[in-house]
Amino acid sequence: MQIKSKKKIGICSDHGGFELKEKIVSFLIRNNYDIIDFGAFSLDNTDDFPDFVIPLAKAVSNAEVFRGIAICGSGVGACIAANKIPGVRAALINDYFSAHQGVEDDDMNLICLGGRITGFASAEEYILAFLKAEFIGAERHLRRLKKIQDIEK
Ligand SMILES: O=P(O)(O)OC[C@H]1O[C@@H](O)[C@H](O)[C@@H]1O
Repeated sequence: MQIKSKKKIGICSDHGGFELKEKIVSFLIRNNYDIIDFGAFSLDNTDDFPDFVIPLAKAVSNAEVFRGIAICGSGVGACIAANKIPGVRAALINDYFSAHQGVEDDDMNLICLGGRITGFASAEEYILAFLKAEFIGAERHLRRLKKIQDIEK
């Protein structure tokens, strides 16, 4: 496994999340994050979120990036696709508490946002909470995580 800087973050969107992604990329760069953008790179209303989410999820899984952010229209499709990749623990985030608690208790490593649901100010809050949170790793957390990892083998 590669050594990963906690500042190295992957991001992607389809057309439903494109506008929000562009704002978030600028926001993260301003906050000294090192961003790998997995597309989309232009607004194309016929593109398909798995084409961007799967490469991002693989980069999270193989530690090319520390954590990932995937944005589609609702965040639902992105979440379904991302969780197909072993080692990815993705969740659709629509509140501040889950943005950090999902990492603290469940070691979430990829968040999904809805570009048609979540405004930029809320997205900023959720993303910073997600990126700054750390897995607590208590015995019960590790026990639950192992039960998930066991079915990925
Ligand atoms: O713009 P259309 O194609 O109608 O809807 C795409 C959105 O529908 C869901 O699958 C995803 O959230 C995606 O962003």
